[in-house]
Amino acid sequence: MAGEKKEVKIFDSDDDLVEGIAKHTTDLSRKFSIQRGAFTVVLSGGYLIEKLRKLVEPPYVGEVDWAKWHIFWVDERVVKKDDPESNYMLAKNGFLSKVPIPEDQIYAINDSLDAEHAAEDYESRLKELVERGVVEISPQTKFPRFDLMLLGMGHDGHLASLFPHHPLLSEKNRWVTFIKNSPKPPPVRITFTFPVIDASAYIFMVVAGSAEVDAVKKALDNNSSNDLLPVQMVKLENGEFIWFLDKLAALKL
Ligand SMILES: O=C(O)[C@H](O)[C@@H](O)[C@H](O)[C@H](O)COP(=O)(O)O
Repeated sequence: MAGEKKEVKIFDSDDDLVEGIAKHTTDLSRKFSIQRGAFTVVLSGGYLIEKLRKLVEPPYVGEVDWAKWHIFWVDERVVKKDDPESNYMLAKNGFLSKVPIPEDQIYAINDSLDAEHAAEDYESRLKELVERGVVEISPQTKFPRFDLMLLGMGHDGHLASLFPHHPLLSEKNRWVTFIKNSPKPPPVRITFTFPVIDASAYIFMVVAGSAEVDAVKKALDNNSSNDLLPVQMVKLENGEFIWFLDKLAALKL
């Protein structure tokens, strides 16, 4: 079935939200590990990582076949891997160090390159993984199709490092590109482009607390506007976009 399925899940408490993310991620891990012998998971930075805290605890931690996981970043700051600003470091400390995913299935950016070359390098490594059959390819668009993107959204409606009104919003060819003037610091980053995000099988968009309440309202309002938030520009070709919200983030819905 082609097209996009949208769903909004609202949880009463932070613990319920975190439990919901753990449960649904475990279900998808099982599905893809069995179906294709691999589970490709794309992470953002931000507080998303902290919301994975129940996935690394029983019962979920024991139900997941971690050897099948392959980890990617939807965006990364161009800093050294041990820099406190690194999304890799954030994920390593908060999530990856707690589960037995093989080291060579964790695809951090090459932190010895500048932004332009780091983006090119990441794209060519993705191409190799497509050739090896680890990452699927969209039969329609020929962009890589990741099994699950676990993402956060900024209060300005950005996702990945795709910010409002930025020229990168209209990138149609590259898989991975770079930005040197990100309005959210640090300014230099690499990011997946919309065609890659749009090819995903599943996106879980995790938003908690009140900081993004207006962006959540705008994103989920049916009134179409000419001034779309980046998150509203996602158009999954054949996938499910599921919002995981707590009560505070959903307050204005
Ligand atoms: O490198 C980054 O800054 C992130 O990957 C970014 O895309 C993040 O996911 C959103 O900005 C939400 O961030 P918060 O969770 O901090 O609101």
